Amino acid sequence: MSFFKRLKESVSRTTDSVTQKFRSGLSKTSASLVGAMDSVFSRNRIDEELYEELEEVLIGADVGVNTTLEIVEKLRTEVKERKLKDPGELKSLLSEILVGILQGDGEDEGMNLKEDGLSIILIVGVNGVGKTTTIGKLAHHYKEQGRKVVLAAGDTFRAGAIEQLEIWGERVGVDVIRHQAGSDPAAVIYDGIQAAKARGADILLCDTAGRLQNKVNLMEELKKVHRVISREVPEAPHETLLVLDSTTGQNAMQQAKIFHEATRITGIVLTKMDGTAKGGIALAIRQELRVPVKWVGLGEQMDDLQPFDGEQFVHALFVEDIEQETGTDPN
Ligand SMILES: Nc1nc2c(ncn2[C@@H]2O[C@H](COP(=O)(O)OP(=O)(O)OP(=O)(O)O)[C@@H](O)[C@H]2O)c(=O)[nH]1
Repeated sequence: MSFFKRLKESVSRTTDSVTQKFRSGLSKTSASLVGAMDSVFSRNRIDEELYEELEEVLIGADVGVNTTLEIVEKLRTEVKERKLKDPGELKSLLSEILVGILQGDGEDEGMNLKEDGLSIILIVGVNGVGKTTTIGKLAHHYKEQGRKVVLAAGDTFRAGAIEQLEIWGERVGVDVIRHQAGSDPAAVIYDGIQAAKARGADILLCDTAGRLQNKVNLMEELKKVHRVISREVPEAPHETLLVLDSTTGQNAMQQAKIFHEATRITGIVLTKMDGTAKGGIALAIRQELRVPVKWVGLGEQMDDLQPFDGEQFVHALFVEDIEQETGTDPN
């Protein structure tokens, strides 16, 4: 059975609305990537020029140079082993390789939250990447699941950030613990933990400031917040999610490296995937940082945050070809 067929069957086991969200959210990347790949895979034979053209397409989609070279190397090896001759067969093989990269070893993919008792999620990232919106969306997601959620406004550097979080709190219908602008973020987080415990919350989402201009301060602040959290709740934070704006491409990679040095990141949230044709950044992040992408932002609305799924992602990119090969109606 071809990989496309298996992928189609696997994706069809999830709900249509999720598949639809991935498809429409990733339509810009899909349109540009698939168009460019069609020219690669409609070449007459599998040769050096084909591989070079494919490298250009992948790098152009922000897959990153190292990850692109690894992908193309894997493709070469598989082509030899499977003795493929027809360039038309490469798309299914390529999608198989991409799913393999996105799934990694598969061990750390989901959110590591407790069944009972308070789970703490620390959210880090620079200003403007969609941090506050992501916290609002996550709060909505978990509230929909029937969990009690509290937010802690730990980005005390800007008054605007606190107010924005309060607006999201009202919109979603969850409590927000805040102090005045300029106060100690660790003190806000401490109060957030006490409030979450007193109110019997399941999940505390902690916002933090993200000023990269001063790396030493950033590290110190994050370390202090971390200390307070793990002192108050053993094994916490259960997740430290780094929010990255996918439209900023390799800049996002740089940010990821700096935050990774400052604190242990357990997952990535890639926002604004709907606004970019360069969604290949998800592959670069997974491969080069060895940190799983756990969520993707596919729009501005409350329910436009989806748990990341490598198969859904690749399916959304190649859906037209999958339908053609498996011979069924996309809907
Ligand atoms: N299209 C789209 N827009 C998004 C997404 N996530 C966030 N945004 C928008 O990005 C802008 C910035 O988001 P914020 O949540 O304010 O960013 P922030 O990182 O909290 O920034 P500060 O509050 O300034 O620190 C807002 O206009 C959001 O609506 C997404 O997944 N898709």
